[in-house]
Amino acid sequence: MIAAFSSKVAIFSIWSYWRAVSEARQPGLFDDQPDLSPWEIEAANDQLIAEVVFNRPLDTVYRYIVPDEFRELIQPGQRVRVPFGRGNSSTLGFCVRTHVGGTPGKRLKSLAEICDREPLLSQSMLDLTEWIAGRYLSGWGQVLESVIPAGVKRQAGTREIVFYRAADSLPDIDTLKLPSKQHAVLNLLLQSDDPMRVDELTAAAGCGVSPIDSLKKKNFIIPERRRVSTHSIGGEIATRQEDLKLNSEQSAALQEILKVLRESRHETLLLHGVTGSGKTEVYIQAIREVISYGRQAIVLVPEISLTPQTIRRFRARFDSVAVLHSHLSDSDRHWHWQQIASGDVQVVVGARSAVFAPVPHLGLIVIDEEHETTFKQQSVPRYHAREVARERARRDNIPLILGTATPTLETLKRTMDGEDRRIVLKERVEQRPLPPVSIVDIRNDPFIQRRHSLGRAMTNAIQVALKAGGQGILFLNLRGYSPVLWCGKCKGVTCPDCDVSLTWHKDRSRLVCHSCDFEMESPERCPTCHQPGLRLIGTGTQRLEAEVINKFPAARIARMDSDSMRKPGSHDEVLERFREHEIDLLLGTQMIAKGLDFPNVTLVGVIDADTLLYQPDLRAGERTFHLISQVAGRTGRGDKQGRVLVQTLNPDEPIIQFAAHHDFDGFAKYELKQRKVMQAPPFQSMARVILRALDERIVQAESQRICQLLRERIQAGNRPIRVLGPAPAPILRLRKYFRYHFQLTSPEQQQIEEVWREFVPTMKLAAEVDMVIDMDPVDLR
Ligand SMILES: Nc1ncnc2c1ncn2[C@@H]1O[C@H](COP(=O)(O)OP(=O)(O)OP(=O)(O)O)[C@@H](O)[C@H]1O
Ligand SMILES: [Zn+2]
Repeated sequence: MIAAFSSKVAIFSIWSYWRAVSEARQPGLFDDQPDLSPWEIEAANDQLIAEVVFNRPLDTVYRYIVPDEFRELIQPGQRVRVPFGRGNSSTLGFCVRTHVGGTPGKRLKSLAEICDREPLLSQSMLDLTEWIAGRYLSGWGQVLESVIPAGVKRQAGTREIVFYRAADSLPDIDTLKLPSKQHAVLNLLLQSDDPMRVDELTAAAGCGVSPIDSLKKKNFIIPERRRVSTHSIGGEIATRQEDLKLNSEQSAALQEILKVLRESRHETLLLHGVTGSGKTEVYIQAIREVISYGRQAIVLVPEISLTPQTIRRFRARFDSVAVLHSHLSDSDRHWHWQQIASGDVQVVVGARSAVFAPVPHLGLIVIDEEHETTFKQQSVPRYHAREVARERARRDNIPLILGTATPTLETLKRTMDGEDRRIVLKERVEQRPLPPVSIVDIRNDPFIQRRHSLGRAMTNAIQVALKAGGQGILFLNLRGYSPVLWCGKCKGVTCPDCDVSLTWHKDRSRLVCHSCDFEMESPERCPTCHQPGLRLIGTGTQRLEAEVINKFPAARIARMDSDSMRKPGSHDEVLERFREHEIDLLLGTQMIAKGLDFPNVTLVGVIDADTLLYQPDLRAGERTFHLISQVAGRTGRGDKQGRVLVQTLNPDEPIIQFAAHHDFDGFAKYELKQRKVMQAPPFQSMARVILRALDERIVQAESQRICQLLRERIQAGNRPIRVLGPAPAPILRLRKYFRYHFQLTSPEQQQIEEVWREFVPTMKLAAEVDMVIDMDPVDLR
């Protein structure tokens, strides 16, 4: 039995903490001061300078003089307030470095305040954020702003409390002739090693607050304001489990990892194990070793896998596990951050941003389901947690483990080039076979022709599975009832703000745009041509649910997609009911495709293998392969044999064939060949630049101009970079903005980085246009 955390109260002293304001603000400090006397030069040489970055897309590090009263307080990693720009407006920034010696002749402005008593992150994390800013072409300050949780900056979940201590050098207490209650209070404080709170004092002395007040007035006791945590998580109690006995493949993999660990060096190890091969058990036992060294481990998982099941799996094995997921309140997040930084946490399990967890002695990083695209952040800074983890592990001389049944081609290629090492688990645990996968050609299926979603073979297979007491998972990657409302004349009804067709949500009787928040009631007539006779085309999970209920009235059915799982905890609740076999058929989107480990699932049905395949995206084939392999992997995980049916209109499509034969290597060879011809990742580095404006002509002209200038610069510098585009983005209009994009590819990522840095300050972007650059983009829409 273990509590995840001790309920220790974190105490932070408050004095001199918040806003130490300098009186010495000096206006007009950028004025030229040409003739300097020797003493001015000497004074400049003595100055302490703080280097400050701001939450802006700028590279520049600004320098400020640190006034004498802050000399002892300033530390890199603290936030500071400084006058910025022409108007000297008071601006929050991060101090990233300090050094002694100003530049004689260039008068600098002075720092106005230090906002944090302690640095918000360690020197090594500060260095890592600098690396991220470089690698992902964003401002250092932007990275810092994003990496440090809001709750940590605000010290959420803490409050100020007054503590008392006895004054120094008091005469003997008995000579003071105090009233008995005051005597009791003072005596308590003299006996106590630590200052005490008012409530503690009154309880212990059996008095009210007035004796405390009187003692304070006489200066016999001294108040001290301190910041204390208001947190009180007991931590979930998990039943302790012993580590499993590894099979031979697992042990061999573990030994490889331990070897790197014991040699205290960095290596990235791809743990490429088929679904159900027991990768998690290998991580757990590697972490066990790390903990025995007094070090900590970080385990990154996709957000969707942060279910109580996963968490319990770790809590059952380790004494103190911190879980960082996106639903944490600011104060919980702050509290966890403190616990982690204090070294009290052995294992941090979390989604993407947990890669920044401030563990003091990191021993290992694991990324589970390495192929998941959610490890890439889709807003500035657009980092990929895998690359950040690799860099962090490299700097700390520790291994990084990437676990997956379907590695990304980027990761695979690194192992082929000898940069990373691949460790393969070919077999499922207990020699369970991988399930047989049947590709079902639905082109002439009589049910499909009658607009059903379940073809004849699928319907039969469900019947058979249910009859034998098995459970089924039906996967369809489209939520809503129907993705298209069709007008014979104008085609699909689209969102007024986006070039996206509206999806009919029957449960709410609304048409919804899946790209923005737009919703409307379903029109009787086409909004464009006003003709009646609109038709619903295509199937989403709601329509599939209706059909399943209709065809299998006796079965217990649950639908799992982001619409049905809005309530916090509902996802876990449904999974728990499925585990308990209170649900026979679970249908849903990718939410059900991944990571689930339910032994009684004997049938997996992929309702439509084609939806993803024909997306205008370089990785459409790869994603289709991943999804089919992952969802197929959910069956045959217990004693019962499982089977998988994949409905498709393209039964000969190689990607689908490879997935059906569990042939990752065949898939990889086929796909890599095409990528090579396309000069695409993983053979080349890619950056995508997106420009947007409300006026299409402006954004079009501006992207042409920018591309032209950039091409000229690339040519002048003789750099091996290709520029593809500009072109309208696949979704031209999104949230009212017209979007154009272009891509830069190069065999050397560094080249793109360098040219972009040179280019941006020179390009003079039109004010109406926004621009972002996405290094290693995973979303090309
Ligand atoms: N050595 C072992 N002996 C018996 N059972 C094991 C062993 N190792 C793992 N298992 C069990 O096998 C099941 C599958 O393991 P796990 O979920 O770790 O596989 P995985 O490789 O991560 O699968 P996936 O990639 O499909 O998520 C789990 O229920 C786990 O407890
Ligand atoms: Zn929209």
